Amino acid sequence: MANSNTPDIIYTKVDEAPELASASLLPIVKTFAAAAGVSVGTRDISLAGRIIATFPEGLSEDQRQSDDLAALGELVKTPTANVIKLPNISASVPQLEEAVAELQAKGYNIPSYPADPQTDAEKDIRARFDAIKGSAVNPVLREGNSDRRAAKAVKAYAQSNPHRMGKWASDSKTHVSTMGANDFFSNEKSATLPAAATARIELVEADGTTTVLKDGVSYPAGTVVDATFMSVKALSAFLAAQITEAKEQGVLFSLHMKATMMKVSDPIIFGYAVRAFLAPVFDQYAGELAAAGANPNAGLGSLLEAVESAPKAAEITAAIEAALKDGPPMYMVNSDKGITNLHVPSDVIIDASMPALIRAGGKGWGPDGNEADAKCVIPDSSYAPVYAASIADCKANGALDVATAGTVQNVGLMAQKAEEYGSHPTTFEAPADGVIRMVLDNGDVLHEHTVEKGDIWRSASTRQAPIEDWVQLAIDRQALEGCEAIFWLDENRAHDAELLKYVRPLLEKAGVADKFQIMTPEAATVQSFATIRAGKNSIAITGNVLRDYLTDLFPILELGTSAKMLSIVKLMQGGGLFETGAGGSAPKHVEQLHGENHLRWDSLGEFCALGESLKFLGQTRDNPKALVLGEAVDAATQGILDNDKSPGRKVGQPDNRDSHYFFARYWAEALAAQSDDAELAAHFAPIASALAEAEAEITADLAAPQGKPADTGGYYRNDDAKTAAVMRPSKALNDIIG
Ligand SMILES: NC(=O)C1=CN([C@@H]2O[C@H](COP(=O)(O)OP(=O)(O)OC[C@H]3O[C@@H](n4cnc5c(N)ncnc54)[C@H](OP(=O)(O)O)[C@@H]3O)[C@@H](O)[C@H]2O)C=CC1
Ligand SMILES: O=C(O)CCC(=O)C(=O)O
Ligand SMILES: [Mg+2]
Repeated sequence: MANSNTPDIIYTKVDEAPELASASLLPIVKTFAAAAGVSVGTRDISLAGRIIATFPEGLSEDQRQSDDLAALGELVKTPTANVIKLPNISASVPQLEEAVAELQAKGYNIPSYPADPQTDAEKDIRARFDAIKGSAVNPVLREGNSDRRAAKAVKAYAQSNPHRMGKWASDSKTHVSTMGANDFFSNEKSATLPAAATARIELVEADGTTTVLKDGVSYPAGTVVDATFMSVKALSAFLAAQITEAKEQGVLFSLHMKATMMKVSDPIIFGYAVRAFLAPVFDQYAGELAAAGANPNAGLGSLLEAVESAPKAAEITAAIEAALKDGPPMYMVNSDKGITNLHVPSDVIIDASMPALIRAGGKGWGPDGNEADAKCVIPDSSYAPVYAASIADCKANGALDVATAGTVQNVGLMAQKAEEYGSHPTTFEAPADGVIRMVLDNGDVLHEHTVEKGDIWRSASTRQAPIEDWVQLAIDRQALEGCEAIFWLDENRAHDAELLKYVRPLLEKAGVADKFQIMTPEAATVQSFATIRAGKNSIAITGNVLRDYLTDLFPILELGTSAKMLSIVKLMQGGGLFETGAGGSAPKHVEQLHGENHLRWDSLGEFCALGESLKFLGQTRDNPKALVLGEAVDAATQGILDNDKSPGRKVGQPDNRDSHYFFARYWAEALAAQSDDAELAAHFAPIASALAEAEAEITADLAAPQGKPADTGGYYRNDDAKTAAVMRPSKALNDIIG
């Protein structure tokens, strides 16, 4: 709950590149905000922090920490919430294991992740880890729907300073392959509950044996409840065919999944791809692999590690290498290090990976270190057509012209664990052949599917209030922008048809039905590309997964990166959650900082979020000083763009730290120059001059350490003092900031 100890603004402590950036930016933010009486505090939602909070029993008093995520989860349900949320790790199993190992090495008595829990104690530990895994933070904090777009200044900057785009050849062999049958899309059933209900999910076998998979799932009246499944026989056949076809076509084999956000279903699908690629190895060494604890769902990297300790290690490793050689060339994460697409389930994440490939002209990196065309395997056909249509558009019309293209904004349905965010506890691998059914407490069977053992069954739900809030947000945004607005909904898809039963009457009631179009995702992709190629704008009004996909796809094409996006979550209870950018936590950037002390993370998303957060504070708490601070942030952000002060990509170029120096300086200058608050102007005038006068000294201080390795004392759990030393190397700057 919000109380007197809750800071005015919460700035989240996260992981990887954004957390390193915070070590430099946050002291500036705190100092500037304090001048206006605004307190800025942190709450730890990092992977390491969440692990520590979950396993206090083995820890000493000073090692323990509070469950900040749970506290924030309560705070976002209050009208005073004002949270700046940076991207955090949604952990795959390998990331979770690495984080645990690092904490153990640092003296934290945390249990290891039980891959195959047997005892009750192990099962309890595993259940607690499962709650940390994957998208465990965003669904808790996102108590509102999503409004993501490029701020006008950011879009204008991209148009006048277009980033490099790969060329698209009309005869490019790059293409999307998807199942189209026996998948989540084609098996979906959906219904809207007329009254509140509680459901039981059970498997009924042919002989009547009934296994309850989940009991007591409760829904308020008006909830849209979906159920669907993917046949793993069909999946395996599909994957095997794609591997053969990629080899015949001479293109890279690539698999694009969201194993983090779809944390139960997608690692399983990923595991089937690993099995398919290594089919001869799994045929010959099934027993040995099982005995070694090899888990294909955790990726090829983890499998290779497990095999190392097997009795026939050399023989199996050789067989794996032979299978890899015999297959098509694989799309690589790092060809220098031999890290393939299938090594770690969280390395290639579809929202970022597909747009990057499209931006590059349909090219991926092959094992030989060269760019090549690729087969993009996206097993489920729900949203694969969006990428297929994007690729078709680029083949026909060439790469997007960044200088003239309009923009696609997004209004995404996301609140209260809407749609896929709510599917984590209701996804199962069928334990046997039979019928999986959802039975309501009144005895009605809501949905049922005939499944085979291993089939991946899942249910997602979407509540009425979030749907209504989402439609209203779309109406408000369209009224403000006055541009094309499309609901990306497919009448012929079960879930979308249920949503449309809400959408159409709400639009009619508001008298704005003529301002909106309703199109399948594929048709909407085609139209949106045509719209932006003509220099006009469009608002994509979508469900949760398309929100995720489109807010990387269009920004990465239009702006070069989704890091520059404004990402606002208008919380349903009146508070504000301001996310920074739309991208991830950029592990590659950490590697570069550790290797050569250059951080290319662009904090533009943080600047945009900070401005919004301060202005929101000003408006909701009647705090004119916060409003002045927020408007000055916008001016500083504009200054960063106008003067080209964003970080360079290469060592030796000004980096994230330099951009923060200029941000502080432009912010102070804007505060000194404004006339709404004389006290603030007087306070910041000397700071602005001091920052300007010390430019040569500060930029020299910031440049000096670059080129050498940097030690932050950890990866998942940095040492604060070491990180501060790396990220704040300018005494002159630190003295002014204080
Ligand atoms: N909201 C959230 O909390 C989100 C969290 N994630 C998590 O982040 C992790 C990595 O995700 P992944 O999808 O691989 O994406 P990355 O974070 O690796 O981003 C992909 C690429 O985008 C570019 N990029 C992203 N952000 C910035 C930035 N601020 N400045 C400059 N460039 C940027 C970088 O390109 P280049 O290398 O070319 O510079 C980067 O390598 C995962 O753990 C994932 O779960 C992902 C999405 C959202
Ligand atoms: O919640 C997650 O795991 C990732 C979310 C994400 O990628 C996004 O919101 O764009
Ligand atoms: Mg995303």
